[in-house]
Amino acid sequence: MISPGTIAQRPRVRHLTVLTHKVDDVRSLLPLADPHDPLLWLRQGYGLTGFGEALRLEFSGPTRMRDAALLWREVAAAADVCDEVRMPGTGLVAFGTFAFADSSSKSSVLIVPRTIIGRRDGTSWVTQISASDSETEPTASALRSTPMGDEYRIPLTPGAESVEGFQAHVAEAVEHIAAGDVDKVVLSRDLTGHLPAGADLRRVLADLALGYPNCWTYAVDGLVGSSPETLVTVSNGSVTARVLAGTSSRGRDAASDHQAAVDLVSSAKDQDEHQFAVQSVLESLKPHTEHVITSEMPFTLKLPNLWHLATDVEGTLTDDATSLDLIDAMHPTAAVAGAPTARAVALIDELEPFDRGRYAGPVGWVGADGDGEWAIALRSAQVEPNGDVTAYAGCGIVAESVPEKELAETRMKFRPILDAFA
Ligand SMILES: C=C(O[C@H]1C=CC=C(C(=O)O)[C@@H]1O)C(=O)O
Repeated sequence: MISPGTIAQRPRVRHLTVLTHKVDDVRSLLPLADPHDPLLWLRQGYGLTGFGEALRLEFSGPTRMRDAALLWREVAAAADVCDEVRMPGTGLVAFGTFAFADSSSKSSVLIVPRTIIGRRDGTSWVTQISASDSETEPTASALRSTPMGDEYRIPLTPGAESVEGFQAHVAEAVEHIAAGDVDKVVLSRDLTGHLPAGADLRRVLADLALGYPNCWTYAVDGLVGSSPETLVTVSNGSVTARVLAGTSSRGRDAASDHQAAVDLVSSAKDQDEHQFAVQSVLESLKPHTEHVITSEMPFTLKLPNLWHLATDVEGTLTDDATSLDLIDAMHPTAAVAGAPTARAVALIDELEPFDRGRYAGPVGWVGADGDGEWAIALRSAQVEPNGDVTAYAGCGIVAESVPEKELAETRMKFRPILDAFA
């Protein structure tokens, strides 16, 4: 059992040797991923896949992200990196996934794979990473895809939270908001299922990547999903984020679809819900950035399953914060917790009958210089080594929220995962 507030496993910082070299266009990263324990970060055909573990660092408790940021600096400083490509995602990289709650029993991890294959802007590369006591895999075998395993479909059914329980908790949350305890709280529910032994997780990832090409398709330590929400990217001193909050269904035809988007932009309820999320991101970035600009008005982001209200944020770093420092500063935003943060988190703890695990926590990657790309782990499912699957979806609850509508919204948000698994 990992005790809260500690770095669960603090190895002496291993000296990693890292070699990145260019290869011919790999075209598709997904078939190269590990079928059973994939490491993947993919959007519009570009991204990273990794296999093996040169280093695994686990964290827990309230300081899990700060601890990760500190330890990663040490790991990066001790690494010997030879990188002939020098692009975002080349050289030393760790994939990461962090638990939502300070009290979560689920560990947060940074995994440095033994081999990473990357593709960005038409360039492909292989990175091989070895600790002093391990062998590297030959490049040719890393670039060989294995055939896709058998097809499977599994039912996902309500887990610890029933649909009635969810609606009752939404009604309770609205009462708390009316009483002035909190302005907004994000409540979620869970679905559970079980995968057959030996299931090839690339099938799920392929469905997610094909169905939601503009989202981040990710797989880290059994957490798989397709997130539309960029928590933060850091690249050469530039910081970006995409804040999402406020949702509506897609219309059945072009006219009703357009109307759904217009109604979403003009909905005071959704605009309120959205502004809490934007403000929380701006507040947490303030100490680390300058020249921060946002889209003037929230815009409508069209996904295959729904519309979201979206705001893009861009700024310039003013200190030496890494992407891990920034996720520590930003998590949890009001898009996944609520506002004010501490009271919303306490209410989630009181009303949700489960540990969120890594759902709604940061998922992404960090490089040796601290640059990285992190999404919020939405539209996700955690696959355990024994095949148990738990998926989550939630909604921002504000004063005007209606339980039946919020339930319908969770159904829309479960769609990517349901289509991929069930
Ligand atoms: C909490 C989730 O979505 C968040 C992100 C976008 C829109 C949201 C909303 O409209 O409630 C949520 O804030 C989820 O997908 O589980």
